[in-house]
Amino acid sequence: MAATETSSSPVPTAESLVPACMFAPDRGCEEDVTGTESCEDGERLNGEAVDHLDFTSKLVLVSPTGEQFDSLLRQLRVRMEEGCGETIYVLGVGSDGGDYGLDERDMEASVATVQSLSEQIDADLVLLRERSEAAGLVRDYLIRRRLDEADFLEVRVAVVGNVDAGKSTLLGVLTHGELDNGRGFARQKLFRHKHEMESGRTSSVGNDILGFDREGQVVNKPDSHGGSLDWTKICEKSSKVITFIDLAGHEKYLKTTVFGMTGHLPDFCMLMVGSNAGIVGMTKEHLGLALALNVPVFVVVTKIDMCPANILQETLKLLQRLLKSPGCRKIPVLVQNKDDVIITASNFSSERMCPIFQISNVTGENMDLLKMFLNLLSCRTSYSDDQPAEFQIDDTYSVPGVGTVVSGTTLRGLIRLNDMMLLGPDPLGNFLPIAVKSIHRKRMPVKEVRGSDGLLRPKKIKRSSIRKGMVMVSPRLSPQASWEFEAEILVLHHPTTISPRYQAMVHCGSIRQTATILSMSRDCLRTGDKAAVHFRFIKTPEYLHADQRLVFREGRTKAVGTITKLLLSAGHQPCNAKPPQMKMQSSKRAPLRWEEGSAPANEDGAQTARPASPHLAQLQPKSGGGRRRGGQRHKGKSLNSSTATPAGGVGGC
Ligand SMILES: Nc1nc2c(ncn2[C@@H]2O[C@H](COP(=O)(O)OP(=O)(O)OP(=O)(O)O)[C@@H](O)[C@H]2O)c(=O)[nH]1
Repeated sequence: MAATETSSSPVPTAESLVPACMFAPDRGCEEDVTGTESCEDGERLNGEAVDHLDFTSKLVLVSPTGEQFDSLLRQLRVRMEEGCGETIYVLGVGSDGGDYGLDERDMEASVATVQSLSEQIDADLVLLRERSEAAGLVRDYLIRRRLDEADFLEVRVAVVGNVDAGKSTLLGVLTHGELDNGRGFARQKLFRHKHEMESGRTSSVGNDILGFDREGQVVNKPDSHGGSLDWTKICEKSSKVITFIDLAGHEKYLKTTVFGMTGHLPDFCMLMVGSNAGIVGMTKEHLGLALALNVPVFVVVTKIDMCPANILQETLKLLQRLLKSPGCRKIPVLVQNKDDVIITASNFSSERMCPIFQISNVTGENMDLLKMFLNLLSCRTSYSDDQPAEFQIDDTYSVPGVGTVVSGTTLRGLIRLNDMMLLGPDPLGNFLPIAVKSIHRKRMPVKEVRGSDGLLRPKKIKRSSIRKGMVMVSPRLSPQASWEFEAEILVLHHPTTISPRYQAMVHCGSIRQTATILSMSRDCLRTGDKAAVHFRFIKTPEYLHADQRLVFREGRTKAVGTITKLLLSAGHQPCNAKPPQMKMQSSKRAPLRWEEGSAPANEDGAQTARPASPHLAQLQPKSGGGRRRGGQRHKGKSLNSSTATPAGGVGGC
């Protein structure tokens, strides 16, 4: 049973949730998945369709006619599309009476039908669980699209939570398959900087991957010398890869954490809470950020091995209260067994459900449930190759013998080798035509990339003319840059009042730039106020979309909102009258070596740098720790062979 003990709202139970995702997904007549059945009044009473195929019957798969099989196939295709290449099928449960279960013969026949359906769409069928109900057996199957050897389904999970919640430790345990010792053993494999090793604190955005094969087994196998992971091998063996975006828990790195959440486009957010510490520090801040960006959240309560039972109960109680509060409006569901995992995973995209796991990184308790859940999460965005391509840049690199490389995420469409794209906007709002000379996905050289983070090598361009927040887009989009835009914002916190000319940092995708409020629909704004606000960037124009979510913050001031209107004004000068700031990074930094099949390491002067591959982890730039052009000290940037760990990403602040 997935119900929480203290929940006052009706928490979904195993029986009430599973059938909902079965053959009668909650579709009205307007959404006729079969495409053939008409939907005239009365014709679908009790799930009875026009061709007399009752999708909600538990016997629907036992012996379908050819026509019915086609209807089932069409329905499965729609569900696979909705699940971005996978779906969970339940056999033996229907809405027709509730006496769940099939006898052995009917079950065998149903399985054979689902197998044929899966073959038709080139998908694998994996049994997740079997249970006995009043009238016989009920089985849950995972149907997942079969992809080429080099391809896999990908889900991005942002990992947030207060300092010491056990974020890096959990990722170390999950990706390296070795339990922690409670004194920081597992996280050592993930740290990217000497200062992180010394302080035990994550300061930058890291990427770690966890691969699952067709059977749902973890494929990560660290090599025996040094314990590093071979991303290429993992990706080759995986049918699904979870990319973790490991974020910093300390308040002083909040800017980087916000950038990780907005710029790395997570599908889901894993909020970690130390059971002994409870809801402290940045926990609420990070939860609020995920909610503001509409990213579904699941919670992992760690350290249950060392937490007294009464403290654990108190933490769970507070957590549930927080999740159910008017600001969150979530339905907390404690995950205690495999049934709960399947129910929560198949209903998670609803965004309202919030599964809670209780784990120990030291004893490994409940780790199997968390892994199973991760394997069942489906990507939230479907990508169409026909859409014009859009790639959002979140970092830049200089690679000797190769040139400038950019990392980022393909938001839309498909990017192929040698595609001509438009890179921009530059400080004048212009976009430069540029060809893509190489593509890497998860450190693997590939010929095309879609819906994934990747590295692109644009042809012949100086690194200094590219900055985070720029995009590479298809010329079909005729991109335009905006100095100014309007947004509907909600002020989450401000100590006094916000009025025109107020300046704060706007985070929007990988854009991170100070903007000034030019005007707003109210005289002034206080905590809790909503308003239409007219913003203007202070340094450069940016490439924006209407409907994009944004976070507006400065110190403890926080506002969230949605862009409603772009005011195109290319050619305007920055309003701070300073010359446009093209160079986001010092050009004095030492170049790093590019190796085939590996990603280059960033060495961002303004942000904390870290190597992006095991090979690069051993490289040492000449300029690490030196004084930057602006006189700022280069904090913790040295990529020391003894300190660097195999992970990639962008920096801290
Ligand atoms: N006993 C016990 N200790 C744990 C567990 N998980 C993590 N730890 C310990 O808690 C400490 C902090 O863990 P980290 O993984 O560094 O925490 P973090 O959330 O990544 O912290 P930041 O990187 O600073 O945000 C380490 O010493 C871990 O060994 C657990 O489940 N049980």
